[in-house]
This record gives sequence, C-alpha cells and structure tokens, in this order.
Amino acid sequence: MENTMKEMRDGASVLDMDPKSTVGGGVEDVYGEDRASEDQFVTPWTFSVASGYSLLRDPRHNKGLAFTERERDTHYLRGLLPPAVLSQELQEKKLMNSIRQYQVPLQKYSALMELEERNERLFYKLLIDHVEELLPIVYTPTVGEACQKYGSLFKRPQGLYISLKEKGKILEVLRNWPERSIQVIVVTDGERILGLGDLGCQGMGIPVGKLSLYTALGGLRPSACLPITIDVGTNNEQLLKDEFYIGLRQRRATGQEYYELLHEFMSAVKQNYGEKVVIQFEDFANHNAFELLAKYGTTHLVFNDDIQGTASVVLAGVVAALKLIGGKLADHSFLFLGAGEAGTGIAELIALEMSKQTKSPVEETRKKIWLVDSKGLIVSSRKDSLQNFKKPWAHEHEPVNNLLDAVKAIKPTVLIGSSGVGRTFTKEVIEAMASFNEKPLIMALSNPTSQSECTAEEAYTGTQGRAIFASGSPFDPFEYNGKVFIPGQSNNAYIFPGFGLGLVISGAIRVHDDMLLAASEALAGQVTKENFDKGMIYPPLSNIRKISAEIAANVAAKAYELGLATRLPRPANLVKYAESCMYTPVYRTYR
Ligand SMILES: NC(=O)C1=CN([C@@H]2O[C@H](COP(=O)(O)OP(=O)(O)OC[C@H]3O[C@@H](n4cnc5c(N)ncnc54)[C@H](OP(=O)(O)O)[C@@H]3O)[C@@H](O)[C@H]2O)C=CC1
Ligand SMILES: CC(=O)C(=O)O
Ligand SMILES: [Mg+2]
Repeated sequence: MENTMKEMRDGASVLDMDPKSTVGGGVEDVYGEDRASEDQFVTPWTFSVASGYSLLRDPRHNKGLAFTERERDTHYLRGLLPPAVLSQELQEKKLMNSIRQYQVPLQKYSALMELEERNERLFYKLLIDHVEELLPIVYTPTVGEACQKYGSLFKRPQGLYISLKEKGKILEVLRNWPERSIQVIVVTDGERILGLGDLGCQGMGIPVGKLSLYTALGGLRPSACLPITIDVGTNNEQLLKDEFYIGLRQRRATGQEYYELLHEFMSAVKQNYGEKVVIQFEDFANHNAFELLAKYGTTHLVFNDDIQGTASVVLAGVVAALKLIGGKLADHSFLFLGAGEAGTGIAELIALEMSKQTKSPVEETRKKIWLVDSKGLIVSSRKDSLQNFKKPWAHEHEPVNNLLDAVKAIKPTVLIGSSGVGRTFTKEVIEAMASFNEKPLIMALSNPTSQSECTAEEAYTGTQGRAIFASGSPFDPFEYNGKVFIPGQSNNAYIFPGFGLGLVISGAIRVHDDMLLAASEALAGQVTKENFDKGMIYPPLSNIRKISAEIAANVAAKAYELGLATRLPRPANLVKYAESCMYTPVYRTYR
C-alpha cells in the first residue's frame, strides 16, 4: 500500500497500477480500503478533478455564480447554484460595493480574507483593479491591527507554522504544505512586526499580506507563494496572558536554540525546494536580522525586505526627489531618526550609490550620512558600545542627545524617520528643517500610521508647503494654501514584488547589492513630470504591475550581467518577458 500511495503521488495513473490492487469481481480497490480489516488503518486519499460541491469549496478553482451553463452541466454543479450567471466584472462590482459599506477597516480586512478563502481569482481581481483603495487594508496600516488581533480573527491557517515543537521535523512540515512548486517564501519570527513590536506567532498576517502583494503587484502565482511563521515564543506579556493567543506560550528562545531551529529551517527549505526559491526575511528583530542575512546570503537566495527592500525604495525616492530639490546625490546630507534595519540599510545603499557616482570610497560617502538612535546622535565616542551594524556611522562629532539638536547641528537636507516611534518629527524639528532648506525632503517611514514620525499635514504646514514628503503608510492628499499635495508612499511594497519576479524569471541564485541599485533605478525612472508637479516622488501605485515589470527586468538584467542567472538563454526583451510571466486573475474556462 505504501508503494501504491507513493506511485499515486508521483503521478502514476490508476490504470498503470499493479493488477494485484483489484479485488474479486473486477472492482478496483486502489486505496486498499475494502481489503483492510476494521482494525487496520486506511488512507483518506483523494485523487480527483474537483467537481460539484467540492469545486465550489476549492478557492483556487471556484468561480461562484460565474460558472457558465456548460460548466454547470459538465462539472456537476446543477442545482448547487442559483440560476443566475454573473460575469466576473459584476461579481467584482458587487464585492466592492459590499466592502465599501464597512466603516471599520478590520471588517474590510476580514471580508477580503474570507473572499481569498472562497474565490482566490476574484480576490486578486479586486486587489489588482483597486490597488490604491485596498492596499491599506491587506497591507499597512490595517494588517498591523489584524496581527494584533490575529488570535481572535484566526479561522483557518493561511501559511505554515513552524514552532520549537517541530524541531527535528521541519522537512516533514514543509512537505505537509499542499503545493510543491514554491518560488517565494516570506518568513517572519514575529519579533518586530511593523512598528508594533513583538507579536509572536500572530505576525503571520505579515507574510500572508506580503505574499498577496507578490501576486497582485508582482504577478507571482499564488500557488508558488508560501507564508511561514517561525514560532520560538514571544516576550509580549499581553499575548502570553491572552487566552486566544495562537502561538507557543513561552518566552522567546534565543542563542543556540534559536539559531539551530533557523538553520534546520534554512537547510530544509533548500532540500525541499532547491537553490532557486526566494526566501524573504520579514520583520525579524535587528539582533537576528543582520546576522541571518550575512550567514545565509552566501548559501541561499535570501533577501531581507526591511534592510534591503526598504533601502531600494528610499534610494529611488531620494533620486527622484533630486528633480525637485536640485543637486546631485552627493550634494545632500542625510539625517536618520532610527539606526536599525531600515535606517542603516537605507544609509548603506545611499552611500554605495554616492560612491559609484562620485568614484570615491564608500568610507568617504558614509560621512554625508548621520543617524540618531534612542541614545542620541551616533558619534565616534560611542563606538565601543555600538552594535556592529551601527559602527560605520560613528563619525567624529561631539555627543548630541536628541533629534532637534542633531537637526540643528547637522543641518541635513534630507530627514528620514525609521524609528518605529510616532510623532517624533515634532513641530520644532520640521520647522528647523524648513529654516535652512528651501525644499526639505522629509520621509516618515515608520509603520503603521500610528507610528509615522509625522503626518502629511504636519510636514506641509510646518514647512509652509515647501516640504517634499513621503511616508511608509499612506496619507490622504492634503490641501495647503489652495494647492493639493499628494504624499508619496515610501514603502518597500514598490520594490519586493518586482524584485522577486526579477530573481525568479532569471533563475538567480544569489542576491547582490547591485540588483538593489538596479531595482531602485527602475523605480525612480517611472516618476513622470505630471507626478512631480503634484509633489510626488513615486509613481502612482495604480501602475504598479507595469512598474514591477520594469523593476523585474532591471534586476534580471543585472543578474545576467553578474553571472548569477541560471535561466538561459537570456530573453532579449526582459520587460516583455517579465510581463508575459505575470499571473492574471481572470477566470479560466473549464473543459
Ligand atoms: N516604509 C517602509 O517600507 C518600511 C518601514 N519600516 C518601519 O521602520 C520602523 C523601524 O524598523 P526597523 O529599522 O526594522 O526597526 P529596528 O528596531 O531595527 O530599529 C529601530 C531604531 O529606532 C531607534 N529608536 C527607537 N526609539 C527611538 C526614539 N524614541 N528615538 C530615537 N531613536 C529611536 C532604535 O534605537 P536603538 O538602536 O537605540 O534601540 C533603533 O535604532 C518600523 O516602524 C517599521 O515599520 C521598516 C521597513 C520598511
Ligand atoms: C513595510 C515593512 O516592511 C515594515 O514596516 O516592516
Ligand atoms: Mg517589514
């Protein structure tokens, strides 16, 4: 029986099977269910084309009332549906009407998640066609609230949970996932979810949300995407006491225990899916994130979205903004509030790009960039007590304790918030930026909206409408002195879907910093004069699929150039090729 099951899984057809698997009377007993005595185990095996009732309950194939008359006949659906036949467009209109009736964003989130579980193509059609309206629901800010309440919201698993209980069995756990051809994994350990801190196992909302963007914005097939949460416990006391908490009820494992589990995971992923699966690390705390990236960057196709994706999107915004604020990149000086993954990741990529442009060593270009952490400006006298990733930023300067004094001392042209702490760009800080810059560039990157360093309104009013402003979570357009300003969304969502697509279509085996620069360049190139005129430094998200194709093509081109691509021959037109590889959510016709 064991062998029979294996052959079935490996694709052998029932007709190819050993004739011994039939019982008297010519009745096939391929699963051994009839032969087994009552005390023997049988396998609940199904091997069928989804039809009838099960077809309606299969989100990947369900079309609801859009099943045609012919499909209703051939797929045993007669009577299981009311008589009306609706087009996908009409279903979309109906769903949008009902989602718009909810006042509470979390209700919209639940409605969308239920739709995804019911009818995956319709879910993606909605998301693709209404990206600007629905992104704030499936992504920041609402996804943050969903993670905080994930225990109460949880109905069905949307990804794989790998906890300390699965130590020694991670390969088996991966094999429990129903899909075999995985191209992208987004994995979190839940320790730094947006700017909301340690949400433990409830961080699952983030890989789920990121991967829905991989499909909607980047065109990766949903079946090729795998959300994973690694649960090593949580230090969030509130969750540990919450009766609905879905994770391990213990404090976080650290040190060797943590790294052994992560190593088993990384090895199992490579063994199960091969070398070319993209592993995106998401929302790990910085004490693990940098180390994991350095450790696995040479053996796996890994990408840390918070360090690298964020760097790429912010560099693109800064480069585009030069058209508005003038000068070259190296003419500007940068001050960050927050010197963690996002802050130092962005700083390093800006320094690298400056170094390439000016042909000066990166050690020199770093001197244009200053960072403030929770203890004040990072300066050389603090060097011995700094974490490694901060050390390159410890420049010669006297100690400065707070942001306002640092702004006054450094006089940056660009101010970037990556602290995870809301309202830290105070009125005084914004006014100081406006006092010595004609057009200060202010980026408040922290998510969700509650953690944004300032609002769009605060940035525009505090600078009398002179600021160029972008934020990690979206803000509505703001009218000041009769002019409407459209704040840009400086979020790695612009980058990672196209970046991942570029890796996949080129068969890249490693990520290289030059690919991040390539992605950034492609994004900056998509901002039009019309966008600039409205104060925007990013193109509208409504064009995101086109933008993702451009990013994918630039990233793939770089992978070929660096000899890191394995898919040969190289397609001549990479943009067209990227577009042709993209998943579309229109219904398929069933034979
Ligand atoms: N827009 C986007 O695309 C992205 C946005 N983010 C957002 O950026 C934020 C930070 O993420 P990440 O870099 O990963 O987090 P980290 O924890 O790695 O870094 C946070 C940094 O902020 C500093 N900090 C915290 N509180 C203060 C304070 N009151 N004053 C000054 N500095 C402070 C910390 O200081 P210390 O080192 O001393 O503890 C640390 O250097 C999050 O809100 C996240 O949502 C992240 C990725 C992408
Ligand atoms: C956007 C993102 O990745 C973050 O806030 O962590
Ligand atoms: Mg993140």
